[in-house]
Amino acid sequence: MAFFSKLKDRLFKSSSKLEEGLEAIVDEGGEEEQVEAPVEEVAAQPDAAIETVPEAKPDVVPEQAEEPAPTTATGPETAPEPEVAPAAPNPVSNQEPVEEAPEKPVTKPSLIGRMLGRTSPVTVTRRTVDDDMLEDLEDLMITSDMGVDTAMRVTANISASHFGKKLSVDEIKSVLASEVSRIMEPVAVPLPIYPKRPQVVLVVGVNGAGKTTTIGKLASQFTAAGKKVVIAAGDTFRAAAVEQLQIWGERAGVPVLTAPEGSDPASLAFDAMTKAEADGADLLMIDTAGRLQNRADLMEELAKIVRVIKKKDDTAPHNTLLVLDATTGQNALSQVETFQKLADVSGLVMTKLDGTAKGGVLVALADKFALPIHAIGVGEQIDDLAPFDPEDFAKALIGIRS
Ligand SMILES: Nc1nc2c(ncn2[C@@H]2O[C@H](COP(=O)(O)OP(=O)(O)OP(=O)(O)O)[C@@H](O)[C@H]2O)c(=O)[nH]1
Repeated sequence: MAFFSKLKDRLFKSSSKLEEGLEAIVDEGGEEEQVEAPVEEVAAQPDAAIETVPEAKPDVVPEQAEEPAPTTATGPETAPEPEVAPAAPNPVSNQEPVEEAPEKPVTKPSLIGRMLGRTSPVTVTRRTVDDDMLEDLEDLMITSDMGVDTAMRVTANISASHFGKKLSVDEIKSVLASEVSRIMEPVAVPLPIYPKRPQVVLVVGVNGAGKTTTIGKLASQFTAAGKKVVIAAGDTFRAAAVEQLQIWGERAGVPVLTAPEGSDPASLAFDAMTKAEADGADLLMIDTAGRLQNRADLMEELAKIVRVIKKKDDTAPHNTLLVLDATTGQNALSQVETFQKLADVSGLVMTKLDGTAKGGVLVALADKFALPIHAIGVGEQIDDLAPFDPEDFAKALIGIRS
């Protein structure tokens, strides 16, 4: 299954919520129309002109994601220019094992049918884009966690381009998807890789957001891409967090530096820098605590880690990744605000987009903060992290099947 199908599969909660809402909106004030559709759409009817052919099996070659272009846009000002070529991580490989396609027969019109342009009338419900309809659409976007400002802006755009026109559910979906895609396009930026070694990636976020899992997934994918990685288990206050990181380190085949419970994370970060330098590591990923209950302490802790790292390399940390949990919905917005005050956040990773009806929050985040979204998590497995693709995301969110 290609990653896009997997994403669509897993974002089903968001898309089904939006789909149901759109169907209700169109049904409410829409009118049925008869349109001529190609005859294949009425395949259920036995027809001598329709032949049954087996569906094509997927390619035997596993799908490979296009390597995202590296960008300088997100690099810290003091950081060296990112490498131009193989740099970019494909921190996130899209290789998927090929699955057997079911032998499902599909129908297509015969040559004669096609030559004759054979069509059949089908009923489509369309609703006129008017103020009521736009209001319903705006409400639906708000309840889908896209945020009030974003919903208003998208509605205004749809009004400007489609007011007075009649649209079916599929047509609205396509308009919405291109609006969402347009908002997301500028923030779809892969994690930049710098020639500086070690590149220090500080990972921040509240407890349970998925920091450890994301570090493990990134470490594994960077290692697979030939990069040498070291991990520092900077949440020294939670033994369980350290253990979990060690498990991920083992899975990824990457050393994990730990320190005794309750010890100073900054001192661990310093030791980790020393080891990463000595090992000639390309990347050092530092996990941090996420206790927001005591914001002042956390702020001091993060500031101290940064101070100490800078003693070794004054351009570090080169990336400060904020990991957000999609299931928290609108709360993700306040987490960004908080962490921007605590640390110099350079980019986002959104986890747990699988199985949540709150995937729309990513649109609100992009619209409000314009922070780069480097990757998204759609599961707990090592390969369930993908580069952020705005078009695929928009289609998956809105429930466009192709
Ligand atoms: N479904 C799903 N679960 C995820 C994803 N990312 C992380 N998780 C799960 O979320 C839970 C918390 O993840 P952690 O990586 O431990 O989160 P953390 O931010 O390191 O949390 P602390 O260790 O408490 O600081 C774990 O059960 C993970 O398996 C994802 O993309 N999808």
